[in-house]
Amino acid sequence: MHGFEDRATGKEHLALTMGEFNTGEPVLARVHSECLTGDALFSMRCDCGAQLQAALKAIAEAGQGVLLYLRQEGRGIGLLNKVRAYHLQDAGADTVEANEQLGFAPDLRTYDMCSPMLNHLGINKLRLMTNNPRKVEALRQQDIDVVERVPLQTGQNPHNERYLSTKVWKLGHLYNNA
Ligand SMILES: Nc1nc2c(ncn2[C@@H]2O[C@H](COP(=O)(O)OP(=O)(O)OP(=O)(O)O)[C@@H](O)[C@H]2O)c(=O)[nH]1
Ligand SMILES: [Zn+2]
Repeated sequence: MHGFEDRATGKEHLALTMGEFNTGEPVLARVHSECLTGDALFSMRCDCGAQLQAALKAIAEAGQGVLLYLRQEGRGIGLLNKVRAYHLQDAGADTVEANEQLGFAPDLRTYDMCSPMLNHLGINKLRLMTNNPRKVEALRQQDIDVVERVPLQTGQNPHNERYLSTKVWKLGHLYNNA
């Protein structure tokens, strides 16, 4: 486990690694945004906890890989604002509309911290587990070589149906059966 301090934001990010990394070989990777409710409290409103588990399992099975755990709770709006957004969603808004009603853009995340974190670990090529093409693009713009996007479709349940379809229709996520 490696800890990083993001001087721009004061946030503390984490990297969990397994195995050795050889220069030039792609590494199975998950760039995961913090979701306290999904990752730690088993919330069924989203798919984060299931994705985190599935990614760690895939890395364990491969015997090699990296998880970057980024402290960008609530797509960057923070935990308490996410709770406010949940109240608006309970009153009918979708995830994007709820953010907008609170005065935020739909997704405030940045991925600037990934390049220094990966450089420190000696990793320069990724097989990235994600359904989010904007995440792939953001990493590529920092000269991180994402050689493959590995879909990470898991954790669907009756409570997150609308959340998942909003990701597909409004945020551009790639999902086969939404
Ligand atoms: N603002 C807001 N953030 C949410 C909501 N539900 C989950 N999140 C946050 O969304 C982030 C995860 O983003 P997602 O859009 O689910 O997935 P992604 O990281 O873009 O894409 P994947 O790599 O495919 O998981 C985490 O930081 C969660 O805390 C919500 O209703 N509102
Ligand atoms: Zn979540």
